[in-house]
Amino acid sequence: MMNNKNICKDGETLSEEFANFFLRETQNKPVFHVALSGGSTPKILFDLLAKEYATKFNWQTIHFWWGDERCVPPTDDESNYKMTKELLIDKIAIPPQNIHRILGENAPEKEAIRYAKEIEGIIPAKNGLPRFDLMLLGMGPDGHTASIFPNQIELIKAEPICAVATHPESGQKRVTLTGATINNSAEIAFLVTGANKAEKIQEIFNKEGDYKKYPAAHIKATDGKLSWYLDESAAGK
Ligand SMILES: O=C1O[C@H](COP(=O)(O)O)[C@@H](O)[C@H](O)[C@H]1O
Repeated sequence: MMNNKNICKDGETLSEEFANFFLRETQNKPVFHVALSGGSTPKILFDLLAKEYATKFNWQTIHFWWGDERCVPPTDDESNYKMTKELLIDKIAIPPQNIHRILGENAPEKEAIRYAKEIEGIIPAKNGLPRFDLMLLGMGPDGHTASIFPNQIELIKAEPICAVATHPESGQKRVTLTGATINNSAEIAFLVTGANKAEKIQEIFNKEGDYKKYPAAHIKATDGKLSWYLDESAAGK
């Protein structure tokens, strides 16, 4: 299916470009399910959405989900939900029932099952799997995406909707959507910034080196559209 590459000057212009795309996608849709990413990259985007797009979106129709979460309470600084709440959720008129967070405080295995049931109960399926309207992804300097790390590449092909992953260095448990679920989305958008991602980006785009070991290289919209938003530093090689 279609792949798009957008190279933007910096994180600010990249966020603006993506925000406009996100706005267009949500317009005239009675319900829109978006899975958000965590980490550092979406912070500029969330801040921008809260400050300049708060009244442009019809938040009543938008449901926030997460592609992955660290297994920590929602008050922990490591929590992807906490970051989103502080930068975005608390500043826009989105109904509380539209927020579907991964309960990082729960036992990881049980939470992976519970979250999968919540997704299945609400998001319409296609190809036997839930189909998110939009899947927002980041990529770590090691080529991981969501919480699918190079040492657990099998989670790309795993069939259950959610899985438990372990951070390769810290040993922190994570709950993540699997590659099968991510790839079934109608739209997938990678937001990648920073020179420390440039080497992996170059290998993935040119299909060179160890690219097959990087989970991000295995994200392909099976029946939808994949877009990459890169800043000039990430695209530098
Ligand atoms: O751990 C995570 O990392 C990835 C990439 O994060 P970034 O800080 O390099 O932007 C992120 O997409 C994921 O949601 C997060 O939990």
